[in-house]
Amino acid sequence: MAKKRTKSKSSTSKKKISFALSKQNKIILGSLLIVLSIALFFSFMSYYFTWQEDQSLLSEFKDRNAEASNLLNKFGAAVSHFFMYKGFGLASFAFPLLLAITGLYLFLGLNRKGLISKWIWGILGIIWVSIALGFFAYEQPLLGGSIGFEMNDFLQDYVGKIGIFLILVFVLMVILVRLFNFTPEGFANFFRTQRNSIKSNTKKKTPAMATLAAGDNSIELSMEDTETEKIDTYTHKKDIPPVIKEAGLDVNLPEKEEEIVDIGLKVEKVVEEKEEKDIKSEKLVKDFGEFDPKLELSQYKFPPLDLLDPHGVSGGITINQEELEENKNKIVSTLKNYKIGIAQIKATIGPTVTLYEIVPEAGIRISKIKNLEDDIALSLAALGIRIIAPIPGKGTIGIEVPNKNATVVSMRSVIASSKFQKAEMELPIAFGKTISNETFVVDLAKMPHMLMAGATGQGKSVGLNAVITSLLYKRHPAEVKFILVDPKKVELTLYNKIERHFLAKLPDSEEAIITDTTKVINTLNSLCIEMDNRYELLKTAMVRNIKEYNTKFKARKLNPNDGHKFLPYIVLVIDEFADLIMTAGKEVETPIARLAQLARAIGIHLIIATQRPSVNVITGIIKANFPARLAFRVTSKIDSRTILDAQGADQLIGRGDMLFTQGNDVTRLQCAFVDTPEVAKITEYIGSQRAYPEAHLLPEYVGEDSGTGIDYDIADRDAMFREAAEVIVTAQQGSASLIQRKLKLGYNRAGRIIDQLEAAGIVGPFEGSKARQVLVPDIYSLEQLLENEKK
Ligand SMILES: Nc1ncnc2c1ncn2[C@@H]1O[C@H](COP(=O)(O)OP(=O)(O)OP(=O)(O)O)[C@@H](O)[C@H]1O
Repeated sequence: MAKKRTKSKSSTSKKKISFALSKQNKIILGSLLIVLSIALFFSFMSYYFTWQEDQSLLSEFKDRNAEASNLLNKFGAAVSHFFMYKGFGLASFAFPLLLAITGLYLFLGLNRKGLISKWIWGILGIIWVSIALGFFAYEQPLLGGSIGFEMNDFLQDYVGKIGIFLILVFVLMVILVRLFNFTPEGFANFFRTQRNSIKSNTKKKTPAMATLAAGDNSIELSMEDTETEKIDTYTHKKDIPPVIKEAGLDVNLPEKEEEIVDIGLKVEKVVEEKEEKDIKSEKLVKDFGEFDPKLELSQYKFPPLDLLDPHGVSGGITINQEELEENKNKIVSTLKNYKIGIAQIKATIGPTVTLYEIVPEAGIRISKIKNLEDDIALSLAALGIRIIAPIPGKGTIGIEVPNKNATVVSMRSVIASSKFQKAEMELPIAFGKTISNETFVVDLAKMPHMLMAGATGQGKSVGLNAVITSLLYKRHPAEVKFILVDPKKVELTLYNKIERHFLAKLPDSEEAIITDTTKVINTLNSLCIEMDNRYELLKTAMVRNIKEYNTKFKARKLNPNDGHKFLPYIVLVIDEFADLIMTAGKEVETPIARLAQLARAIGIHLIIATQRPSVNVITGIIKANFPARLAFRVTSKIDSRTILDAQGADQLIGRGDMLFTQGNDVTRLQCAFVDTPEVAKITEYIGSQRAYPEAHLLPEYVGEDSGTGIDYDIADRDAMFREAAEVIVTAQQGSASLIQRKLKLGYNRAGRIIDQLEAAGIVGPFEGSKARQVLVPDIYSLEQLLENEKK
């Protein structure tokens, strides 16, 4: 049957093809139209200069001796007369344009989808222009042509001059709105951005270098400015991994070749099949264009920059010369007190901290300076001093001193930076700025997972918002989906508005933002299923990662009937991970570790944030799989070591001051600041646009906790079963946490006992966040029930 069906399908498609033009014919017809359009254009142009001379000739068209002045002679004169005089006047120039476009489409074999609408809009435009010219240039009938003139006359008889004017304005509005997506806000925004760009161009840049004299020793202190390309400073060197541009090679070739070797004799057949497939997909691409995942929401507009607040920062950072001089003198004199001479000192000013780079005199031991950290901090009377001795890759020692007046790094400034705008990354994240005031952009897809820690109030939530905002500004809803876990229930709720654009959820859940531990476990397990499914798809597509897979899918080389589909990136964000580990332990840890180990190739990325970076929260297995770590200020050196494997996070100054590492280097950054109202505006903007019918659905996962139908053998019951049953019946409250508390059991064991109680008919089924119903009214009934069971 199936075969028959495919046969008949292919025969109909063949029939269809026979009606279509062959490639050669398309090229011929395309060239003809292009030549014709050029001929028309020149005829029309020259008509305006020669129409008077040629007018008498029109009746003598057949006379071979008569010669017209039009550049295309009699043909030009006649055709132009028809179009320009009898037709639409000046608007007729649109005809050669439309013909040329059609010719190009045919010539280049482009997808002809948009062509009809171009013609419809073109003809509407022609009619509008000719009537408008007939109306405004009544005295010059040649401009509007006979049709414009007559139609204008006709309309005037019925609706008068004002009526025509209003009709023209209305049709113009229709054209602007439908064709150019004109909106009053867009119009206002356009002018606002124009004004801003003019303003920013006129702003002067701060001087790049300054040299300070320092008393007798005349120590040179040079200051790097915002604009200088400071590449070699220890961690601020341009250490963002370069984007490896994929060469335009067919990535599948090596695999295909391997396959050919494996199957020996079938080589030729496979090659033939492959060619056939390639030809098919090429044909599909030619007919329908590449698959466009954004098509469903093709009208989607990315949030504009105006939604972000500049936070009062007009441009670069302000340099306080006095402060610099003072700090430098203090550093020099403190070191002098300990008999450490300095050969050179240099300062690099960042938004919140200034880095003083010292070159000590020959023969000074570096560890000596390192040990003076507290003394220098004391002499500068400042928090957050960090000494980097030596700066990796440089022969200097760095002392980071916080600025008295920190500059806020607005999200707006980092999003607007050309580094972010031009970033050719899969999932670009603009974290903020480095010490040398350079925008810091990294690719989440390359990280591939990130751990974030910081004591309360140090900027973690702002950091998470900065990550999500970066992606919202750069990616279409078809390309990335978020799974948000927010046990605190307040931090991420704003993103509810973009549920149907950007969020993913379990099929049966109402809320897309997960606040409940059980749901987190189910979601993580469902993500593991998604991961396995995706690996299966990658395997059948014979590609190594999601990027190759999607490229192949877009090139129509993968058949959706075989289960292939465009795969969006999935970013799982967990705020307050400590809370989850405390309540669910291994049940959360195991799937997270699995995802972290395996999910990089298939586009699932995890971002985990925690207030308490202690070893029982960030366990070895989790740490090993999260190479990218981000630390805001933490309370102790131990916490800093746990998160970064280095100290320093305890010496940060808070308010978005952070250390980022992706392996060896630790970079000090100032996190971009995005406030809640800004996030609200962005989500509102996205949320008000047309969305998918529902959130992206994850595969279904039936959690163990749903419990129904689990038949526990009496002999397999937990040793604490009876006690637990008594606790539940006495309290008349069927919750696992009650058993946990009263009997001092772990979450998992309590959960298992609840399942056993359900199987025994003592409590009712799982009811989400509510406690289960207790089906036994008192202890006496319970004893009877258990006795009966034994019989
Ligand atoms: N990058 C930043 N620039 C300037 N100020 C910041 C920055 N990040 C945070 N702040 C300030 O610190 C405050 C607290 O930040 P945030 O809410 O992100 O802390 P948190 O670590 O998430 O705290 P909690 O864990 O209690 O939720 C913010 O309201 C803001 O005033």
